[in-house]
Amino acid sequence: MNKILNYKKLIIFLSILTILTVSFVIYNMNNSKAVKISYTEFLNKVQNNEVSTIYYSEDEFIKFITKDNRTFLTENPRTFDFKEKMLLKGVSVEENSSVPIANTIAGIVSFSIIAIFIIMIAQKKVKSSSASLVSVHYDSENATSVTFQNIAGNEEAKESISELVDFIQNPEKYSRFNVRLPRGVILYGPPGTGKTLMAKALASEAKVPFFAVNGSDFVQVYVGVGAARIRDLFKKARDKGKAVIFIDEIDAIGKKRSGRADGASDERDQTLNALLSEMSGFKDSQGIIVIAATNRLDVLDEALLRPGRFDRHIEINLPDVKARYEILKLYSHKRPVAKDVDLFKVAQMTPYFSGAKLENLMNEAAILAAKDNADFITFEHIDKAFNIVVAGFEKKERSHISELDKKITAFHEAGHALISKIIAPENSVKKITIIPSTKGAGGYTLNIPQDKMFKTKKDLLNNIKIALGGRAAEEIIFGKDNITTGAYSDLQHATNTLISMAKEFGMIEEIGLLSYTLMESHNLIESTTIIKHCREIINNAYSEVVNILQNNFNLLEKIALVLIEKETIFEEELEKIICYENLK
Ligand SMILES: Nc1ncnc2c1ncn2[C@@H]1O[C@H](COP(=O)(O)OP(=O)(O)OP(=O)(O)O)[C@@H](O)[C@H]1O
Ligand SMILES: [Zn+2]
Repeated sequence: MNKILNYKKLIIFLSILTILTVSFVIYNMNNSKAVKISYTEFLNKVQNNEVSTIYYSEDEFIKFITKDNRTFLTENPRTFDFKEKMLLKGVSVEENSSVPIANTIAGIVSFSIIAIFIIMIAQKKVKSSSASLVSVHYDSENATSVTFQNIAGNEEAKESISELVDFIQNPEKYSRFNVRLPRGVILYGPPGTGKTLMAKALASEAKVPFFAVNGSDFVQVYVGVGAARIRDLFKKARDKGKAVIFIDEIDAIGKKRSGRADGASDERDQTLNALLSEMSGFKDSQGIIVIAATNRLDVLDEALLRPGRFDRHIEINLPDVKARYEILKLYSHKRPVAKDVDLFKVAQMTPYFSGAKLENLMNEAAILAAKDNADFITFEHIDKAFNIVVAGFEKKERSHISELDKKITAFHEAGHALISKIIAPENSVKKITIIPSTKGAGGYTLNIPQDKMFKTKKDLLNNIKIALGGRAAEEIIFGKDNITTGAYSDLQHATNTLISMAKEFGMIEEIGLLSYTLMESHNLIESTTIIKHCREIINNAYSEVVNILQNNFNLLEKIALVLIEKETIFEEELEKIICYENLK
């Protein structure tokens, strides 16, 4: 490498300098051996023919050597004919030798030496720091004891990740069928929900080394260092054969590119490119899986999400009450918890707690019990710990969501679900939850339409109505003045569907069969008509939805109440609730 070459050059240069310095010192020592004599004594010696050579210079003293090889110094008379006189006396005169040159050399040498030392020290520093810069520190664990059993809740995510165990262990099995194996998985979701835990569990169940790094480790002041670190990391992983590489906070390097050409984004681009090329570089049969974690999927550069890179995106969400119960059980397992502690009650007390917070809660409770010298952790300890943990939370934490917000979300989601069940019973409502998602929604209803190639006009209108169900429920329960911003994305979705119906699908009679998207490209559009008819349709749909919900008020309320209690309802339970009450 260049650096090594430079280092060699430096050593050669230094050796030359040392030689020069040594000669200079010897010379100076010679000089210092010279005996000073007066000018008259000097003239006597010249007179007596004892002087052989004079080293003439402009210095204060001139040096001369006698025939018996002794060196003397004497005052410089600085007369213009000095040289001529000496020559006439048969003394040889060497001009401008020694002293001034020696001085110059001394200057250069000492300056160079100081400079070289500074360079050397700097070089050493750069060398040692660049070695540590390029080599990334990672937590390498030979996949300790964490298994999928240590992770509660997030069943779908667990299932999806555990599939990868076989990919890692038996890649040949898949490559025989020419399967393109997943190389990268992005786990996204709120902090403390067990993303790191999932990656660790994958490594340990697949029995391969685990390399954990943080995205911010790659963001460096020096351009190119981040990229070099990425290559170093992958090299280390490849050296181990199979491996799981875990990159936490991938957004530090994988954020959408800003398009600005500043230094910082340059560096990030280089790092990102290095990561992408390393990922496309390894073979399917290699058995290396890269898992990245982020709190937000939407900020990541599309290049990262493309097939062959991080093409599996798995949401890891906050645990619902059942998962919280499981997590609490997990962290009570090795602790003496009093028999009468109802962990399910604790789970109900802790909506919007992440796994990490629940773990913290049990830990605090254990500390309190230990301080009390108690035999067991009691409910009182847990309750006290709860206050400690909650009081420590910042306002922006979701754990602080008020009962009112929870109620609004419950009715909103119940509205979506109920409309879906009533007007589109062929759809399946897989899950309703009021646990806020990372995408900013207060909760969501997972409504899966029938799988078919074409959608009818009725299907699309139904989708619009289902989207309006949330807002309609809010209005019915809390009044026109208390509707919330929670319907933001629902309205976007409904509007989008309507625009497509009008402009592309020719599904709105008054607007006709023209493709308005095409017309637009020819500057041939008159949008007021489209807006007028779209508004009419959405207003009518909304009235219809409000009507349906009012007619099924009991059912709406029932679903919302169950949601407030359980936070997440799955399909079967929803069916049960609907069966009990009669649809109108
Ligand atoms: N589902 C869970 N089951 C059991 N323990 C959990 C769970 N989720 C979180 N924990 C606990 O919380 C701790 C922190 O979780 P982890 O570091 O995996 O979260 P993360 O999602 O990676 O967080 P971050 O986004 O802050 O990196 C874990 O070590 C574990 O003790
Ligand atoms: Zn909604």
